[in-house]
Amino acid sequence: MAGTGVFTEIVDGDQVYKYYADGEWKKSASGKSVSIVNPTTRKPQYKVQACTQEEVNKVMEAAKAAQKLWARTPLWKRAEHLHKAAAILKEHKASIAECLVKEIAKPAKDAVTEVVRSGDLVSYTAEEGVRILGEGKLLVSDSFPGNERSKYCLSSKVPLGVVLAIPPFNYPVNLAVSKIAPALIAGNSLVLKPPTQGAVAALHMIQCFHLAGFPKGLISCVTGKGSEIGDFLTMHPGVNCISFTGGDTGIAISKKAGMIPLQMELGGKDACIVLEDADLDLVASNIVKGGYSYSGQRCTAVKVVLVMESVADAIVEKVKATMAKLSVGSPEDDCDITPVVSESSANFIEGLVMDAKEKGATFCQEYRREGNLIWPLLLDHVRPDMRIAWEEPFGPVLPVIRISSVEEGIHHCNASNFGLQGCVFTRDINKAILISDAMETGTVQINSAPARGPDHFPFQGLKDSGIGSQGITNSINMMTKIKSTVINLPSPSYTMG
Ligand SMILES: NC(=O)C1=CN([C@@H]2O[C@H](COP(=O)(O)OP(=O)(O)OC[C@H]3O[C@@H](n4cnc5c(N)ncnc54)[C@H](OP(=O)(O)O)[C@@H]3O)[C@@H](O)[C@H]2O)C=CC1
Ligand SMILES: O=C(O)[C@H](O)COP(=O)(O)O
Repeated sequence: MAGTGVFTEIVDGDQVYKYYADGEWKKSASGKSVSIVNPTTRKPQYKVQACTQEEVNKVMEAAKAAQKLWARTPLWKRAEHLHKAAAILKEHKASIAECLVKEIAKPAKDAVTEVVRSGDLVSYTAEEGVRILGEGKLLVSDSFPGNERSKYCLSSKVPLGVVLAIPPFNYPVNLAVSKIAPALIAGNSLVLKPPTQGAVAALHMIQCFHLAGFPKGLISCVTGKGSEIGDFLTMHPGVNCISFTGGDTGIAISKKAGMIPLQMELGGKDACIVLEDADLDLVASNIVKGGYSYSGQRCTAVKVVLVMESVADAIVEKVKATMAKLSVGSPEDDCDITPVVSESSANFIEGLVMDAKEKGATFCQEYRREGNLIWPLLLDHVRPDMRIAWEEPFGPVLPVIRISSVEEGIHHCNASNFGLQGCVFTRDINKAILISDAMETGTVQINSAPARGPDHFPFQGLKDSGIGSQGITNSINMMTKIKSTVINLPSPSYTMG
Protein backbone atom coordinates (compact mmCIF):
# COMPACT_ATOMS: atom_id res chain seq x y z
CA MET A 1 0.00 0.00 0.00
CA ALA A 2 1.10 3.58 -0.73
CA GLY A 3 3.09 5.21 2.10
CA THR A 4 3.56 1.96 4.02
CA GLY A 5 6.20 -0.80 4.24
CA VAL A 6 9.37 0.37 2.46
CA PHE A 7 7.60 3.65 1.73
CA THR A 8 6.87 4.56 5.37
CA GLU A 9 9.83 6.95 5.61
CA ILE A 10 8.68 9.07 2.67
CA VAL A 11 5.63 10.44 4.51
CA ASP A 12 5.53 12.42 7.77
CA GLY A 13 3.21 12.09 10.76
CA ASP A 14 0.80 14.63 9.27
CA GLN A 15 0.55 12.52 6.12
CA VAL A 16 2.48 15.04 4.05
CA TYR A 17 4.87 13.37 1.61
CA LYS A 18 8.48 14.48 2.05
CA TYR A 19 10.89 15.68 -0.60
CA TYR A 20 14.15 13.86 -1.35
CA ALA A 21 17.54 15.54 -1.06
CA ASP A 22 21.06 14.45 -0.16
CA GLY A 23 19.96 10.83 0.12
CA GLU A 24 17.31 11.63 2.74
CA TRP A 25 13.58 12.28 3.00
CA LYS A 26 12.96 15.77 4.36
CA LYS A 27 10.24 18.17 5.42
CA SER A 28 10.40 21.59 3.84
CA ALA A 29 11.31 24.56 6.01
CA SER A 30 8.44 26.41 4.29
CA GLY A 31 6.00 24.60 6.57
CA LYS A 32 3.64 24.67 3.58
CA SER A 33 2.21 21.83 1.58
CA VAL A 34 0.48 21.44 -1.77
CA SER A 35 -2.73 19.47 -1.89
CA ILE A 36 -3.36 16.86 -4.59
CA VAL A 37 -7.01 16.46 -5.48
CA ASN A 38 -8.29 13.03 -6.51
CA PRO A 39 -9.88 13.57 -9.96
CA THR A 40 -12.57 10.97 -9.23
CA THR A 41 -13.74 12.04 -5.78
CA ARG A 42 -12.67 15.68 -6.31
CA LYS A 43 -11.51 15.63 -2.69
CA PRO A 44 -7.94 16.14 -1.40
CA GLN A 45 -6.08 12.81 -1.56
CA TYR A 46 -2.44 13.54 -0.75
CA LYS A 47 -0.18 16.42 0.27
CA VAL A 48 3.41 17.15 -0.76
CA GLN A 49 5.98 19.65 0.54
CA ALA A 50 6.14 23.11 -1.00
CA CYS A 51 9.93 23.35 -1.29
CA THR A 52 11.72 26.68 -0.93
CA GLN A 53 14.29 28.35 -3.17
CA GLU A 54 16.93 27.79 -0.49
CA GLU A 55 16.16 24.05 -0.57
CA VAL A 56 16.49 24.08 -4.36
CA ASN A 57 19.88 25.80 -4.02
CA LYS A 58 21.08 23.09 -1.63
CA VAL A 59 19.85 20.34 -3.93
CA MET A 60 21.75 21.90 -6.86
CA GLU A 61 24.97 22.14 -4.84
CA ALA A 62 24.71 18.51 -3.74
CA ALA A 63 23.89 17.42 -7.28
CA LYS A 64 26.97 19.18 -8.63
CA ALA A 65 29.27 17.57 -6.07
CA ALA A 66 27.76 14.09 -6.44
CA GLN A 67 28.00 14.24 -10.23
CA LYS A 68 31.76 14.68 -10.17
CA LEU A 69 32.21 11.38 -8.37
CA TRP A 70 29.47 9.59 -10.30
CA ALA A 71 31.12 10.48 -13.62
CA ARG A 72 34.17 8.53 -12.40
CA THR A 73 32.10 5.50 -11.42
CA PRO A 74 32.64 2.70 -13.96
CA LEU A 75 29.91 2.42 -16.54
CA TRP A 76 29.13 -1.18 -15.64
CA LYS A 77 28.62 -0.11 -12.01
CA ARG A 78 26.22 2.68 -13.00
CA ALA A 79 24.33 0.10 -15.03
CA GLU A 80 24.25 -2.27 -12.05
CA HIS A 81 22.58 0.40 -9.90
CA LEU A 82 19.97 1.04 -12.59
CA HIS A 83 19.17 -2.66 -12.96
CA LYS A 84 18.68 -2.84 -9.20
CA ALA A 85 16.35 0.20 -9.23
CA ALA A 86 14.36 -1.36 -12.09
CA ALA A 87 13.85 -4.57 -10.14
CA ILE A 88 12.76 -2.73 -6.98
CA LEU A 89 10.39 -0.57 -9.01
CA LYS A 90 8.71 -3.61 -10.50
CA GLU A 91 8.55 -5.33 -7.12
CA HIS A 92 6.52 -2.39 -5.79
CA LYS A 93 4.32 -1.89 -8.81
CA ALA A 94 1.09 -2.30 -6.85
CA SER A 95 1.82 0.53 -4.38
CA ILE A 96 2.95 2.92 -7.10
CA ALA A 97 0.01 2.03 -9.34
CA GLU A 98 -2.34 2.76 -6.46
CA CYS A 99 -1.02 6.35 -6.37
CA LEU A 100 -1.54 6.70 -10.14
CA VAL A 101 -5.15 5.58 -9.72
CA LYS A 102 -5.81 8.08 -6.92
CA GLU A 103 -3.82 11.04 -8.24
CA ILE A 104 -4.44 11.01 -11.98
CA ALA A 105 -7.37 8.57 -12.32
CA LYS A 106 -5.37 6.20 -14.49
CA PRO A 107 -7.31 2.95 -15.00
CA ALA A 108 -5.99 0.31 -12.57
CA LYS A 109 -4.46 -2.03 -15.17
CA ASP A 110 -2.85 0.81 -17.15
CA ALA A 111 -1.38 2.11 -13.91
CA VAL A 112 0.40 -1.20 -13.30
CA THR A 113 1.50 -1.28 -16.94
CA GLU A 114 3.06 2.17 -16.57
CA VAL A 115 5.21 0.99 -13.66
CA VAL A 116 6.30 -2.25 -15.32
CA ARG A 117 7.07 -0.39 -18.56
CA SER A 118 9.15 2.02 -16.50
CA GLY A 119 11.19 -0.78 -14.95
CA ASP A 120 11.82 -2.20 -18.42
CA LEU A 121 12.82 1.24 -19.66
CA VAL A 122 15.37 1.63 -16.85
CA SER A 123 16.91 -1.81 -17.55
CA TYR A 124 17.06 -1.25 -21.29
CA THR A 125 18.70 2.14 -20.72
CA ALA A 126 21.37 0.53 -18.54
CA GLU A 127 22.14 -1.99 -21.30
CA GLU A 128 22.06 0.55 -24.10
CA GLY A 129 24.27 2.93 -22.13
CA VAL A 130 26.90 0.28 -21.59
CA ARG A 131 26.94 -0.33 -25.35
CA ILE A 132 26.87 3.18 -26.76
CA LEU A 133 28.81 5.05 -24.11
CA GLY A 134 31.64 2.57 -24.42
CA GLU A 135 32.11 3.56 -28.04
CA GLY A 136 34.00 6.55 -29.40
CA LYS A 137 35.36 7.69 -32.73
CA LEU A 138 38.81 7.95 -34.28
CA LEU A 139 39.50 10.51 -37.02
CA VAL A 140 42.76 10.97 -38.89
CA SER A 141 43.76 14.38 -40.19
CA ASP A 142 44.67 13.52 -43.78
CA SER A 143 41.07 12.95 -44.77
CA PHE A 144 40.73 16.75 -44.90
CA PRO A 145 42.48 18.57 -47.78
CA GLY A 146 45.82 20.16 -46.96
CA ASN A 147 46.56 17.86 -44.01
CA GLU A 148 49.06 15.06 -43.53
CA ARG A 149 48.36 12.10 -41.27
CA SER A 150 49.91 13.79 -38.26
CA LYS A 151 46.88 14.21 -36.00
CA TYR A 152 44.67 11.54 -34.49
CA CYS A 153 41.41 12.76 -33.01
CA LEU A 154 39.76 10.56 -30.38
CA SER A 155 36.25 11.62 -29.49
CA SER A 156 34.08 10.22 -26.73
CA LYS A 157 30.91 11.14 -24.88
CA VAL A 158 31.09 12.88 -21.51
CA PRO A 159 28.26 13.90 -19.15
CA LEU A 160 26.68 17.35 -19.14
CA GLY A 161 26.49 17.78 -15.34
CA VAL A 162 23.17 18.36 -13.57
CA VAL A 163 20.05 17.37 -15.52
CA LEU A 164 16.69 18.87 -14.52
CA ALA A 165 13.77 16.56 -15.35
CA ILE A 166 10.18 17.86 -15.48
CA PRO A 167 7.54 15.31 -16.55
CA PRO A 168 3.78 15.89 -17.04
CA PHE A 169 0.86 14.49 -15.07
CA ASN A 170 -0.21 11.80 -17.54
CA TYR A 171 2.87 9.57 -17.17
CA PRO A 172 4.44 10.84 -13.95
CA VAL A 173 6.49 7.66 -13.47
CA ASN A 174 7.30 6.61 -17.02
CA LEU A 175 8.10 10.08 -18.33
CA ALA A 176 10.23 10.66 -15.22
CA VAL A 177 12.35 7.52 -15.60
CA SER A 178 12.68 8.19 -19.34
CA LYS A 179 14.73 11.21 -18.25
CA ILE A 180 16.30 9.87 -15.03
CA ALA A 181 17.79 6.65 -16.41
CA PRO A 182 19.54 8.18 -19.47
CA ALA A 183 20.88 11.02 -17.32
CA LEU A 184 22.34 8.65 -14.74
CA ILE A 185 23.83 6.07 -17.08
CA ALA A 186 25.56 8.91 -18.93
CA GLY A 187 27.20 10.06 -15.68
CA ASN A 188 24.97 13.04 -14.86
CA SER A 189 23.20 13.84 -11.61
CA LEU A 190 19.47 14.36 -11.67
CA VAL A 191 16.99 16.77 -10.10
CA LEU A 192 13.36 15.81 -10.56
CA LYS A 193 10.45 18.22 -10.30
CA PRO A 194 7.41 15.95 -10.58
CA PRO A 195 4.02 17.19 -11.78
CA THR A 196 1.80 18.09 -8.82
CA GLN A 197 -0.84 15.56 -9.95
CA GLY A 198 1.34 12.46 -9.94
CA ALA A 199 3.91 13.73 -7.44
CA VAL A 200 3.20 11.01 -4.89
CA ALA A 201 3.62 8.24 -7.47
CA ALA A 202 6.90 9.89 -8.50
CA LEU A 203 8.08 10.06 -4.86
CA HIS A 204 7.41 6.33 -4.46
CA MET A 205 9.41 5.71 -7.63
CA ILE A 206 12.28 7.82 -6.23
CA GLN A 207 12.28 5.70 -3.08
CA CYS A 208 12.93 2.68 -5.31
CA PHE A 209 16.03 4.45 -6.66
CA HIS A 210 17.01 5.33 -3.07
CA LEU A 211 16.72 1.67 -2.06
CA ALA A 212 18.95 0.74 -4.99
CA GLY A 213 21.78 2.56 -3.20
CA PHE A 214 22.70 5.44 -5.50
CA PRO A 215 25.19 7.89 -3.92
CA LYS A 216 23.82 10.72 -1.79
CA GLY A 217 22.90 13.89 -3.65
CA LEU A 218 23.03 12.23 -7.07
CA ILE A 219 19.23 12.07 -7.33
CA SER A 220 16.88 14.61 -5.76
CA CYS A 221 13.20 15.27 -5.99
CA VAL A 222 11.79 18.69 -5.13
CA THR A 223 8.06 19.19 -4.96
CA GLY A 224 5.86 22.25 -5.19
CA LYS A 225 3.67 23.96 -7.74
CA GLY A 226 5.35 24.47 -11.08
CA SER A 227 3.91 27.97 -11.20
CA GLU A 228 5.76 28.77 -7.95
CA ILE A 229 9.13 27.02 -8.13
CA GLY A 230 9.27 26.23 -11.87
CA ASP A 231 11.02 29.41 -13.01
CA PHE A 232 13.53 29.26 -10.17
CA LEU A 233 14.42 25.69 -11.16
CA THR A 234 14.59 26.14 -14.92
CA MET A 235 16.62 29.36 -14.71
CA HIS A 236 18.93 28.03 -11.97
CA PRO A 237 22.60 28.51 -12.90
CA GLY A 238 23.39 25.04 -11.52
CA VAL A 239 21.32 23.30 -14.21
CA ASN A 240 23.23 22.02 -17.26
CA CYS A 241 20.36 20.44 -19.19
CA ILE A 242 16.57 20.45 -19.05
CA SER A 243 14.43 17.54 -20.16
CA PHE A 244 10.78 18.61 -20.10
CA THR A 245 7.54 16.99 -21.18
CA GLY A 246 4.29 18.89 -20.95
CA GLY A 247 2.27 21.60 -22.62
CA ASP A 248 2.94 25.19 -23.68
CA THR A 249 4.90 25.72 -20.45
CA GLY A 250 7.76 24.14 -22.38
CA ILE A 251 7.71 26.94 -24.95
CA ALA A 252 8.02 29.50 -22.15
CA ILE A 253 10.85 27.50 -20.53
CA SER A 254 12.77 27.35 -23.81
CA LYS A 255 12.70 31.15 -23.98
CA LYS A 256 13.84 31.61 -20.39
CA ALA A 257 16.45 28.86 -20.00
CA GLY A 258 20.11 29.69 -20.39
CA MET A 259 22.50 28.36 -23.03
CA ILE A 260 22.02 24.72 -22.11
CA PRO A 261 20.77 21.70 -24.07
CA LEU A 262 16.99 21.35 -24.01
CA GLN A 263 14.86 18.31 -24.67
CA MET A 264 11.23 19.37 -25.05
CA GLU A 265 8.31 17.06 -25.70
CA LEU A 266 5.21 19.18 -25.90
CA GLY A 267 1.64 18.94 -27.11
CA GLY A 268 0.25 17.41 -30.27
CA LYS A 269 -2.77 17.37 -32.56
CA ASP A 270 -2.08 14.00 -34.12
CA ALA A 271 -4.02 13.54 -37.36
CA CYS A 272 -5.36 10.25 -38.61
CA ILE A 273 -5.68 10.30 -42.43
CA VAL A 274 -7.99 7.59 -43.79
CA LEU A 275 -7.92 6.73 -47.51
CA GLU A 276 -10.70 4.97 -49.46
CA ASP A 277 -8.82 1.67 -49.70
CA ALA A 278 -8.13 1.38 -45.95
CA ASP A 279 -9.14 -1.66 -43.88
CA LEU A 280 -12.08 0.07 -42.20
CA ASP A 281 -12.31 -2.31 -39.23
CA LEU A 282 -8.63 -1.76 -38.50
CA VAL A 283 -9.15 1.99 -38.78
CA ALA A 284 -12.13 1.99 -36.41
CA SER A 285 -10.39 -0.04 -33.72
CA ASN A 286 -7.29 2.18 -33.95
CA ILE A 287 -9.31 5.39 -33.80
CA VAL A 288 -11.02 4.21 -30.64
CA LYS A 289 -7.82 2.94 -29.03
CA GLY A 290 -5.81 5.94 -30.22
CA GLY A 291 -8.44 8.56 -29.44
CA TYR A 292 -9.88 7.37 -26.16
CA SER A 293 -7.19 5.40 -24.24
CA TYR A 294 -6.65 7.06 -20.86
CA SER A 295 -9.58 9.28 -21.83
CA GLY A 296 -7.59 10.98 -24.60
CA GLN A 297 -4.98 12.31 -22.14
CA ARG A 298 -1.98 11.22 -24.19
CA CYS A 299 0.15 13.55 -26.25
CA THR A 300 0.09 10.84 -28.91
CA ALA A 301 -3.69 10.40 -28.87
CA VAL A 302 -5.47 10.61 -32.22
CA LYS A 303 -6.79 14.17 -32.02
CA VAL A 304 -8.37 14.69 -35.42
CA VAL A 305 -9.68 12.19 -38.00
CA LEU A 306 -9.32 13.30 -41.64
CA VAL A 307 -11.35 10.81 -43.62
CA MET A 308 -12.14 10.60 -47.35
CA GLU A 309 -15.81 11.49 -47.86
CA SER A 310 -16.59 8.23 -49.68
CA VAL A 311 -15.78 6.09 -46.60
CA ALA A 312 -16.65 8.64 -43.91
CA ASP A 313 -20.17 7.32 -43.16
CA ALA A 314 -18.88 3.78 -42.83
CA ILE A 315 -16.01 4.83 -40.56
CA VAL A 316 -18.22 6.95 -38.33
CA GLU A 317 -20.69 4.04 -37.93
CA LYS A 318 -17.93 1.56 -37.09
CA VAL A 319 -16.25 3.94 -34.63
CA LYS A 320 -19.59 4.62 -32.93
CA ALA A 321 -20.23 0.89 -32.59
CA THR A 322 -16.79 0.30 -31.05
CA MET A 323 -17.14 3.31 -28.74
CA ALA A 324 -20.41 1.90 -27.42
CA LYS A 325 -18.37 -0.90 -25.83
CA LEU A 326 -16.18 1.48 -23.80
CA SER A 327 -16.85 1.34 -20.08
CA VAL A 328 -17.16 4.68 -18.30
CA GLY A 329 -16.55 5.13 -14.58
CA SER A 330 -13.87 4.90 -11.94
CA PRO A 331 -10.21 4.03 -12.40
CA GLU A 332 -10.44 1.58 -9.49
CA ASP A 333 -12.93 -0.43 -11.57
CA ASP A 334 -10.48 -0.27 -14.46
CA CYS A 335 -12.97 1.53 -16.69
CA ASP A 336 -11.82 2.60 -20.14
CA ILE A 337 -12.99 6.17 -19.66
CA THR A 338 -12.22 7.74 -16.29
CA PRO A 339 -12.42 11.30 -14.94
CA VAL A 340 -10.04 13.78 -16.57
CA VAL A 341 -7.29 15.13 -14.37
CA SER A 342 -8.93 18.30 -13.05
CA GLU A 343 -12.06 20.40 -13.08
CA SER A 344 -10.31 23.09 -15.12
CA SER A 345 -9.35 20.49 -17.69
CA ALA A 346 -12.97 19.25 -17.86
CA ASN A 347 -14.16 22.86 -18.26
CA PHE A 348 -11.70 23.45 -21.08
CA ILE A 349 -12.86 20.32 -22.90
CA GLU A 350 -16.47 21.37 -22.44
CA GLY A 351 -15.63 24.77 -23.94
CA LEU A 352 -14.35 23.07 -27.10
CA VAL A 353 -17.47 20.88 -27.28
CA MET A 354 -19.83 23.86 -26.89
CA ASP A 355 -17.97 25.83 -29.55
CA ALA A 356 -18.36 22.90 -31.96
CA LYS A 357 -22.06 22.66 -31.05
CA GLU A 358 -22.70 26.35 -31.74
CA LYS A 359 -20.92 26.07 -35.08
CA GLY A 360 -22.96 23.04 -36.19
CA ALA A 361 -20.88 19.89 -35.63
CA THR A 362 -22.83 16.60 -35.63
CA PHE A 363 -22.85 14.91 -32.21
CA CYS A 364 -22.58 11.13 -32.62
CA GLN A 365 -23.48 10.70 -28.94
CA GLU A 366 -25.17 12.93 -26.44
CA TYR A 367 -22.68 15.14 -24.55
CA ARG A 368 -22.56 13.99 -20.95
CA ARG A 369 -20.46 15.10 -18.00
CA GLU A 370 -20.55 14.37 -14.27
CA GLY A 371 -17.86 16.20 -12.31
CA ASN A 372 -14.59 15.49 -14.10
CA LEU A 373 -16.02 12.47 -15.89
CA ILE A 374 -16.79 13.13 -19.55
CA TRP A 375 -18.41 10.40 -21.63
CA PRO A 376 -16.57 9.59 -24.89
CA LEU A 377 -17.75 11.78 -27.72
CA LEU A 378 -17.27 11.71 -31.47
CA LEU A 379 -17.98 14.93 -33.36
CA ASP A 380 -18.68 14.53 -37.07
CA HIS A 381 -18.76 17.16 -39.84
CA VAL A 382 -16.26 19.31 -37.97
CA ARG A 383 -15.08 22.29 -40.01
CA PRO A 384 -11.83 24.29 -39.83
CA ASP A 385 -13.58 27.27 -38.20
CA MET A 386 -14.24 25.21 -35.07
CA ARG A 387 -11.69 25.32 -32.23
CA ILE A 388 -11.71 21.54 -31.86
CA ALA A 389 -10.28 21.27 -35.40
CA TRP A 390 -7.00 22.76 -34.12
CA GLU A 391 -6.85 22.68 -30.33
CA GLU A 392 -5.79 19.75 -28.18
CA PRO A 393 -8.68 18.75 -25.87
CA PHE A 394 -6.61 16.25 -23.80
CA GLY A 395 -9.91 14.52 -23.12
CA PRO A 396 -12.25 11.89 -24.63
CA VAL A 397 -13.57 14.06 -27.46
CA LEU A 398 -12.57 13.44 -31.06
CA PRO A 399 -13.42 15.50 -34.17
CA VAL A 400 -13.96 14.03 -37.65
CA ILE A 401 -13.26 16.22 -40.66
CA ARG A 402 -14.42 14.88 -44.02
CA ILE A 403 -11.94 15.50 -46.85
CA SER A 404 -12.29 15.23 -50.60
CA SER A 405 -8.61 14.68 -51.42
CA VAL A 406 -5.48 13.38 -49.75
CA GLU A 407 -3.90 16.79 -50.33
CA GLU A 408 -6.65 18.39 -48.24
CA GLY A 409 -5.81 16.01 -45.37
CA ILE A 410 -2.09 16.70 -45.60
CA HIS A 411 -2.79 20.43 -45.77
CA HIS A 412 -4.87 20.31 -42.57
CA CYS A 413 -2.21 18.28 -40.79
CA ASN A 414 0.57 20.65 -41.82
CA ALA A 415 -1.41 23.82 -41.04
CA SER A 416 -1.34 22.86 -37.35
CA ASN A 417 1.15 24.58 -35.07
CA PHE A 418 1.85 21.10 -33.67
CA GLY A 419 3.86 18.37 -35.38
CA LEU A 420 4.17 15.44 -32.99
CA GLN A 421 2.88 12.32 -34.74
CA GLY A 422 0.30 11.40 -37.34
CA CYS A 423 -1.00 8.26 -38.97
CA VAL A 424 -2.26 7.13 -42.34
CA PHE A 425 -4.46 4.15 -43.16
CA THR A 426 -4.25 2.67 -46.67
CA ARG A 427 -3.44 -0.69 -48.26
CA ASP A 428 -1.22 1.09 -50.80
CA ILE A 429 2.26 1.23 -49.27
CA ASN A 430 3.56 3.53 -52.00
CA LYS A 431 0.88 6.12 -51.23
CA ALA A 432 1.50 5.67 -47.51
CA ILE A 433 5.20 6.48 -47.90
CA LEU A 434 4.47 9.57 -50.01
CA ILE A 435 1.93 10.81 -47.47
CA SER A 436 4.32 10.08 -44.61
CA ASP A 437 7.00 12.16 -46.32
CA ALA A 438 4.54 15.01 -46.84
CA MET A 439 3.29 15.11 -43.24
CA GLU A 440 5.26 17.61 -41.13
CA THR A 441 5.37 15.54 -37.95
CA GLY A 442 8.13 13.86 -35.96
CA THR A 443 6.71 10.39 -36.66
CA VAL A 444 4.10 8.94 -38.99
CA GLN A 445 2.54 5.56 -38.23
CA ILE A 446 1.34 3.53 -41.20
CA ASN A 447 -1.79 1.52 -40.44
CA SER A 448 -1.70 2.07 -36.69
CA ALA A 449 -2.57 4.81 -34.22
CA PRO A 450 0.26 7.09 -33.02
CA ALA A 451 2.28 5.92 -30.02
CA ARG A 452 5.51 6.81 -28.29
CA GLY A 453 6.47 3.25 -27.50
CA PRO A 454 8.29 0.96 -27.70
CA ASP A 455 10.43 3.23 -25.57
CA HIS A 456 13.64 2.74 -27.54
CA PHE A 457 12.09 4.18 -30.73
CA PRO A 458 13.02 7.80 -31.53
CA PHE A 459 10.25 10.14 -30.39
CA GLN A 460 10.22 13.79 -31.42
CA GLY A 461 7.97 16.66 -32.33
CA LEU A 462 8.33 19.41 -34.89
CA LYS A 463 7.17 23.04 -34.53
CA ASP A 464 5.41 23.66 -31.18
CA SER A 465 5.59 19.93 -30.37
CA GLY A 466 9.17 20.02 -29.24
CA ILE A 467 12.91 20.31 -29.48
CA GLY A 468 15.25 17.36 -29.94
CA SER A 469 14.41 13.70 -29.86
CA GLN A 470 13.56 11.26 -27.08
CA GLY A 471 13.69 7.49 -27.07
CA ILE A 472 16.31 5.70 -24.98
CA THR A 473 19.30 5.97 -27.32
CA ASN A 474 18.61 9.56 -28.32
CA SER A 475 18.08 10.62 -24.72
CA ILE A 476 21.41 9.12 -23.63
CA ASN A 477 23.18 10.90 -26.47
CA MET A 478 21.35 14.14 -25.77
CA MET A 479 22.51 14.07 -22.15
CA THR A 480 26.16 13.91 -23.15
CA LYS A 481 28.54 16.15 -25.04
CA ILE A 482 31.42 15.21 -27.27
CA LYS A 483 34.93 15.51 -25.89
CA SER A 484 37.87 15.25 -28.28
CA THR A 485 41.50 14.54 -27.54
CA VAL A 486 43.88 15.15 -30.43
CA ILE A 487 47.20 13.33 -30.55
CA ASN A 488 49.71 15.43 -32.49
CA LEU A 489 52.56 13.41 -33.98
CA PRO A 490 55.95 15.00 -34.66
CA SER A 491 55.73 13.82 -38.28
CA PRO A 492 53.06 12.20 -40.48
CA SER A 493 52.56 8.62 -39.32
CA TYR A 494 52.96 7.06 -42.79
CA THR A 495 56.50 8.48 -43.28
CA MET A 496 58.15 5.77 -41.18
CA GLY A 497 59.43 2.52 -42.63
N1 LIG B 1 4.96 15.36 -26.26
C1 LIG B 1 4.88 14.61 -25.19
O1 LIG B 1 5.63 13.66 -25.01
C2 LIG B 1 3.84 14.88 -24.16
C3 LIG B 1 3.18 16.08 -24.10
N2 LIG B 1 2.25 16.30 -23.14
C4 LIG B 1 1.54 17.56 -23.14
O2 LIG B 1 1.44 18.02 -21.79
C5 LIG B 1 0.21 18.66 -21.56
C6 LIG B 1 -0.49 18.06 -20.37
O3 LIG B 1 0.39 17.83 -19.32
P1 LIG B 1 0.50 18.85 -18.09
O4 LIG B 1 1.17 18.13 -16.98
O5 LIG B 1 -0.82 19.47 -17.85
O6 LIG B 1 1.49 19.93 -18.73
P2 LIG B 1 2.06 21.25 -18.05
O7 LIG B 1 2.89 21.89 -19.10
O8 LIG B 1 1.02 22.03 -17.39
O9 LIG B 1 3.00 20.72 -16.87
C7 LIG B 1 4.11 19.90 -17.14
C8 LIG B 1 5.09 20.02 -16.00
O10 LIG B 1 5.60 21.35 -15.92
C9 LIG B 1 5.49 21.82 -14.59
N3 LIG B 1 5.43 23.27 -14.61
C10 LIG B 1 4.35 24.09 -14.57
N4 LIG B 1 4.74 25.38 -14.64
C11 LIG B 1 6.08 25.38 -14.73
C12 LIG B 1 7.07 26.39 -14.84
N5 LIG B 1 6.78 27.68 -14.87
N6 LIG B 1 8.36 26.02 -14.92
C13 LIG B 1 8.71 24.73 -14.90
N7 LIG B 1 7.82 23.72 -14.79
C14 LIG B 1 6.53 24.04 -14.72
C15 LIG B 1 4.28 21.12 -14.06
O11 LIG B 1 4.26 21.15 -12.66
P3 LIG B 1 2.85 21.33 -11.87
O12 LIG B 1 2.10 20.08 -12.13
O13 LIG B 1 3.27 21.49 -10.47
O14 LIG B 1 2.19 22.54 -12.44
C16 LIG B 1 4.49 19.73 -14.63
O15 LIG B 1 5.46 19.04 -13.88
C17 LIG B 1 -0.56 18.48 -22.85
O16 LIG B 1 -0.44 19.64 -23.63
C18 LIG B 1 0.15 17.36 -23.56
O17 LIG B 1 0.03 17.31 -24.93
C19 LIG B 1 1.97 15.37 -22.21
C20 LIG B 1 2.61 14.18 -22.21
C21 LIG B 1 3.58 13.84 -23.20
O1 LIG C 1 2.68 11.54 -22.64
C1 LIG C 1 2.23 10.88 -23.52
O2 LIG C 1 1.12 11.05 -23.92
C2 LIG C 1 3.10 9.78 -23.94
O3 LIG C 1 4.35 10.23 -24.32
C3 LIG C 1 2.46 8.88 -24.91
O4 LIG C 1 2.98 7.65 -24.70
P1 LIG C 1 2.25 6.41 -25.38
O5 LIG C 1 2.03 6.78 -26.79
O6 LIG C 1 3.23 5.29 -25.25
O7 LIG C 1 0.98 6.22 -24.64
